[in-house]
Amino acid sequence: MPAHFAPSQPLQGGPSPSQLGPKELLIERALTRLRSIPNDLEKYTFLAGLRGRNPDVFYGLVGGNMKECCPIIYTPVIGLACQNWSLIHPPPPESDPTIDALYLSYSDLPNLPQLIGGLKTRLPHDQMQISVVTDGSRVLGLGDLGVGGMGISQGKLSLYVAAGGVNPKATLPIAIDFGTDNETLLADPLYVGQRIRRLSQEKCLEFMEVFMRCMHETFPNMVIQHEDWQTPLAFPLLHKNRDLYPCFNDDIQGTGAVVLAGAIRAFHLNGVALKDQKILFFGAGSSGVGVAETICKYFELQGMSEDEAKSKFWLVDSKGLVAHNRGDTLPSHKKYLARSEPDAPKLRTLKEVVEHVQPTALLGLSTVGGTFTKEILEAMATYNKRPIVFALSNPVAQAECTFEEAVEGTDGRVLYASGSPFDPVEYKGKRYEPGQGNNMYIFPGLGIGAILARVSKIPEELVHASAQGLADSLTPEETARHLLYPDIERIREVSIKIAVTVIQAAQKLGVDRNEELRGKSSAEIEAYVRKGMYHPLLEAEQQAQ
Ligand SMILES: NC(=O)C1=CN([C@@H]2O[C@H](COP(=O)(O)OP(=O)(O)OC[C@H]3O[C@@H](n4cnc5c(N)ncnc54)[C@H](OP(=O)(O)O)[C@@H]3O)[C@@H](O)[C@H]2O)C=CC1
Ligand SMILES: CC(=O)C(=O)O
Ligand SMILES: [Mg+2]
Repeated sequence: MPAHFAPSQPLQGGPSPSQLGPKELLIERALTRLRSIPNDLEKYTFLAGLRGRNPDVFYGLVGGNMKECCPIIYTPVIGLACQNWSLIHPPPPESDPTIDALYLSYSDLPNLPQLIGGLKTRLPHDQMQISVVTDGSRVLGLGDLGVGGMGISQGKLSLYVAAGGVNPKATLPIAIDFGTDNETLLADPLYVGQRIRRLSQEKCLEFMEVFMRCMHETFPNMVIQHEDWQTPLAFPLLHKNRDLYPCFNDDIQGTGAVVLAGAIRAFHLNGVALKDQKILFFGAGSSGVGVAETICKYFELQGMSEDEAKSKFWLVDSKGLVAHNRGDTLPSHKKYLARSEPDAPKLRTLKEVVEHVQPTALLGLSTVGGTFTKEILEAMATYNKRPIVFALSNPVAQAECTFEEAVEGTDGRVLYASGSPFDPVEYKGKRYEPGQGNNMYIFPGLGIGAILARVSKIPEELVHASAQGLADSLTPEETARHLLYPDIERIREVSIKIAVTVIQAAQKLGVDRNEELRGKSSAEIEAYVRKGMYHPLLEAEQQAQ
């Protein structure tokens, strides 16, 4: 554990109060208080309040206790917070100069240049480094939560600070209110967003074009992360902006990278040659397609032809196996990996596709909990010595299967990861540990690397570099335990490793703008990253940023 973080033990049995500095003492008090709160949502509101009142204490607490705090400030409890947003976290008054949360709506379009330009003087830090922007149209696997999506923007930024060492004052969470199609919110007089139906795709993209331009003009070095946009907007936003600005889509690219890193480990552990892997995706939305295309590209980088790489993938959506001969018009994001054989079978259910393909890996990004049934898990165990099963939908109730179900259904042979955390499982006298395949392992490192390299854009190679950095970050001890991902308590160290890999990839591609870092060795870049990070237990004047 890095020395600057708080002890993760409660005060009882830990250092005595006289041994603790003033911040450490506040952290221990907050931790003790947190543990006394019986209800998850109340724990969330306590931590959110602490973040607002005393960021150093909040980040000291979270950074020293990731395993305990992440499930509260992030998935799964953040989902509950987003669902209850109007009650727990109304927007700050217009006059609030600190802007812990920026809400915009379509009616702001004519004034966006002044509104965003004016942020430079209103925000507490004139060098804003990162913003997470959502329209709340697909929050985790919970659907359209309107401006409740603000919880996700704030949650991701909290991890940028705790795991990636970004200065909290340099982060800006944004929720854009384009209306909502959530009937419960539309009927709720207490809903804090506009009770109107979602605007057309054209209007949203029109707004976003001006928004992205104004953000970049105001904060030219800022990295912008698009988060939890529904698939029909997520892909156009990525394609329109990725060559213009330092931005990325976390659900498409961050998830692509984290799952690729876990898959590289799993392909090694299942002992099947890459050319013999057969990967079945249950869910062909922004994240399913984002992950499938990232792994496909990796296969090409490993020497396969494009056609050979594509032949290793099968996608299933709500209509069944995605194939060009299916008879419906496929949306553009599904076309690249749709099965192209003229006689591709018309299979409707996941079970039929599993039996037909006999995959080595089954990955769920469907939003539908419990869909990897006992029968499907047993089938995976029949086809494979070490079946790969990733139940990646969030939060917990949306996971395609639990870790326990996966262990039991495969008689303990599964290589498993989930999007939200599960506890280890005891089965037939043996202890099994799950992996957490969540983009939280990627975006803090990718983001701080992109910020410190001052990239002009984030090409796909940087996303692949972040996956490689993550795959290489396991300790020999974690590797020996057959883990797919490193211990979450080490996430700062992992993010540093990813940041170095990303900076070097940016330099190789010539998209870096930080001349100070050019020609530096890996060790020198790593020292620069460490120095550039925010440390909650240092005093303000000791911080490099
Ligand atoms: N672990 C992680 O780090 C991440 C996890 N996720 C999770 O991935 C999930 C999906 O996100 P996203 O891709 O944006 O969502 P989308 O809604 O865009 O995609 C969902 C996909 O699942 C399909 N689907 C839905 N219901 C069924 C069903 N009953 N049977 C078969 N297929 C079905 C949809 O089919 P159709 O296309 O026909 O509508 C669609 O292809 C979410 O739960 C999210 O939390 C996302 C990002 C990161
Ligand atoms: C983790 C994440 O980004 C999602 O579930 O949408
Ligand atoms: Mg997301």
